[in-house]
Amino acid sequence: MSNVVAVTGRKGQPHRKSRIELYGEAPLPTARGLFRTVVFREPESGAEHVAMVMGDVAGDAVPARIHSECLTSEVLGSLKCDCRAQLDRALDYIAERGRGVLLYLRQEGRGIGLGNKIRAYALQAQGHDTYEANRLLGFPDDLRRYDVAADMLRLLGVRSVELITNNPEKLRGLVDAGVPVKGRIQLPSPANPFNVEYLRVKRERTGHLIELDEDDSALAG
Ligand SMILES: Nc1nc2c(ncn2[C@@H]2O[C@H](COP(=O)(O)OP(=O)(O)OP(=O)(O)O)[C@@H](O)[C@H]2O)c(=O)[nH]1
Ligand SMILES: [Zn+2]
Repeated sequence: MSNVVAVTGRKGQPHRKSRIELYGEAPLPTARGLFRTVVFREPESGAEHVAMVMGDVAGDAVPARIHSECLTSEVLGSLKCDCRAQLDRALDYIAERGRGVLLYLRQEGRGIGLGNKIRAYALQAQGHDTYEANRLLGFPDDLRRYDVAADMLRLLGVRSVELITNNPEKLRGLVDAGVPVKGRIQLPSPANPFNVEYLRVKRERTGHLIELDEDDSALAG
């Protein structure tokens, strides 16, 4: 099966032709119920992104999570961030309602890749915060793009979303890429002693709408 669309880049940026291909899909039974998993491929780079779909998402105000890969927390159990908890809670939210889509984008480390994220962690261990560490490595704060996510949503028939996020920049990025956002669904970000600084910096430096319960930082794991 193949379904290819051509799109233009984000508003305000030079015209950029990109292509994303719906490459394969299958039912996927999970602990939360039956999802449809859909794999998209960027033909030029070979990057593969995944959609987890539940119910009928061809329509408006679809609960949607655009999630960026974080191997360290999601697979290896790292406590340095809140990604795993957000992934779990977004899937819970969709499963409880029986309708929604989670896009799992392979934009590890806010787009700098796994090896560079680990180099950034080494700098953080010397006292730099998450954004300073990126800059010391020669990267901007955040390299993620949302045009691919917008293509994936369009190919799934999603016309508008209720976006599950705390990141206002992600919301703007999606709107710029042409997807109407009807509302925002807040995600709790459970704090622990290893991620509380990371959460505080996200809130203070990039305006993430995180309700940080300072008492949580006393809780290990
Ligand atoms: N470069 C870098 N990336 C990180 C770091 N910690 C987590 N990440 C990556 O950050 C991405 C998640 O982004 P966040 O800024 O935590 O959250 P968000 O997705 O923008 O916002 P939400 O939608 O509210 O979850 C994942 O790809 C993680 O791998 C870090 O210290 N440095
Ligand atoms: Zn993470």
